[in-house]
Amino acid sequence: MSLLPRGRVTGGRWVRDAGGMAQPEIVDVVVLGLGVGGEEVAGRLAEAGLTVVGIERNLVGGECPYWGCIPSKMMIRAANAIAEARRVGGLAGTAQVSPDWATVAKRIREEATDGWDDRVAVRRFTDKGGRFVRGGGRLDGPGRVRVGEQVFQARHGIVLGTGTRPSVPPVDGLADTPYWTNREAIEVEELPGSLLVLGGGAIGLELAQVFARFGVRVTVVEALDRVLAVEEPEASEAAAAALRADGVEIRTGVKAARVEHGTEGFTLRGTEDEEFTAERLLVVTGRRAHLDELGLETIGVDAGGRYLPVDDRLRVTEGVWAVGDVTGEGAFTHIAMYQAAIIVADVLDHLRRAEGGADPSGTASVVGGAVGVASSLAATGSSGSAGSVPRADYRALPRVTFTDPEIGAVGLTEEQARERGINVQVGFTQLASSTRGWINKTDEVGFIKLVADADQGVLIGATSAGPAGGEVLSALVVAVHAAVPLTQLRHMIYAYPTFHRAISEALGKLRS
Ligand SMILES: Cc1cc2nc3c(=O)[nH]c(=O)nc-3n(C[C@H](O)[C@H](O)[C@H](O)COP(=O)(O)OP(=O)(O)OC[C@H]3O[C@@H](n4cnc5c(N)ncnc54)[C@H](O)[C@@H]3O)c2cc1C
Ligand SMILES: NC(=O)c1ccc[n+]([C@@H]2O[C@H](COP(=O)([O-])OP(=O)(O)OC[C@H]3O[C@@H](n4cnc5c(N)ncnc54)[C@H](O)[C@@H]3O)[C@@H](O)[C@H]2O)c1
Repeated sequence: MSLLPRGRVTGGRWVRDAGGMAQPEIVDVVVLGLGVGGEEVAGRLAEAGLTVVGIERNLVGGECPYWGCIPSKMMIRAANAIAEARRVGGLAGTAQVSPDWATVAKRIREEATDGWDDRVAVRRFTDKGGRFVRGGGRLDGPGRVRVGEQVFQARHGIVLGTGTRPSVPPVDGLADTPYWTNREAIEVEELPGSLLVLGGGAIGLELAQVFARFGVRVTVVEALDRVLAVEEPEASEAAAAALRADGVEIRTGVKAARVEHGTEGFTLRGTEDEEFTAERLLVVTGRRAHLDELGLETIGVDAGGRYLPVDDRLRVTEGVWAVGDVTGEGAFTHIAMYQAAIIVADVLDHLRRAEGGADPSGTASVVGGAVGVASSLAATGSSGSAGSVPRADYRALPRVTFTDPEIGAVGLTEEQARERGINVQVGFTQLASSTRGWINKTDEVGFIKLVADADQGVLIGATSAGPAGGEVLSALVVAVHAAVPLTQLRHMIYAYPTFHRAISEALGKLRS
């Protein structure tokens, strides 16, 4: 047998003849992109006994463990320890703090990312029975995915979990400069003396506070008239006040016009002739999916949008699902995980129906497991009826910006609720006026803001800012998710003296 591929050279390009066409390998499911969402879907379907090919061009696990949630929260933990030590002054005597970034950089390398090596994550997937392929893949017609020369034909579905990349604004000169994205900021071993942060959203604020607490002179430049503009105005004020207290300069309403880079560092000019200079520039102005690379046209799906539109079972089209950031339903790890659970249930349900209830793998125990996963998910689905696949419901979508104070939020903001014509009531209280806030006696700020639907008598949104704002949020998420009647919330017992007891105070202040 010849080892040479069959074909010929035409016009300088190798062309395979018909007999040499790469034969697609038939598998059950192909998952393209093994970030948080893709890895979860691929692993669980493999555990259920399906033949699953997982394709990843970079690191298995995606942005969250290597350049996102985990290392950034490790940085925040370190920065908060510094801030807490500095608070000893007014509370417990004296403490001297000598911040040292080397400790953080080492922890990120050794404990969080294994030096940006994903061998453990790959094994986590293959140990579940999945087959791992390293490379950039794309759709290649209905049911087909190509990775270089390899082609896979998926019998039961394709899942797209290709995530997002930083969205870099078209500011004159910017593209030619060595600006940082979140990746360089997370990987940094030696801190710069000064840092310009373009974008006052979640990433910008979290990292700005971290670097400021380690002694970097930080300026945040935001185009809108407030930072953290997707949340309540009170949340923006609290975050801005906290960052300013850490020495961060915050400039809002600045439209970046031009960026230059020279031996002295970066100069950013605004359209109103504002000028900002710093050694480094971090661009964190949002994220975008790169749909044009996925071969969507080969399955008749429009690749022109910002995200991949999906239905409430995360289906893009027949036999194709999408999970995580690429769906545009909220760029959070918990959304990717939530969606992954729905997809697993739907793929298994789909497969069971396609095969008329027959055993998909020929192993009764595996089918039992698969059906078990599907039905237990159905049982936990808030809006799915018993026995059906749960449907995605983002009403009670929680988010936490891990600044200090943490800004936790769930559901609608007051403005969003009013725009929807809801008969809105709002209740607000400052944490400082609560017993626990007073005892805490620090420079931290915090509050609880509740947004209620007066006609339905339930909470539809809430913000919890404070030292444990993200944890206090959990009670409010349950209230919004389960539509707990306000009368019941008012007659609950709130432990004394906790931060969450301020929820009871805010409930008492609900007014139209
Ligand atoms: C600095 C930062 C901090 C964050 N902090 C938090 C936080 O505290 N809490 C939170 O909930 N969320 C946080 N996030 C968001 C979180 O990281 C994302 O929501 C999450 O990673 C989304 O997972 P995903 O699977 O959708 O996509 P990703 O994690 O982006 O993974 C997609 C994967 O697909 C791969 N891929 C893309 N195209 C192809 C292709 N053609 N072929 C093969 N592979 C491909 C990519 O290489 C990547 O590994 C943070 C993000 C950042 C940047
Ligand atoms: N704690 C968390 O859960 C967490 C932390 C970090 C990131 N994330 C996720 O990652 C996503 C991306 O984060 P992000 O901070 O990049 O995006 P973002 O959308 O949260 O914020 C981007 C900010 O940049 C501003 N901006 C856009 N163009 C600009 C320009 N030309 N000049 C100045 N400002 C400009 C926007 O107005 C916005 O305030 C978030 O939406 C969030 O879902 C989550």
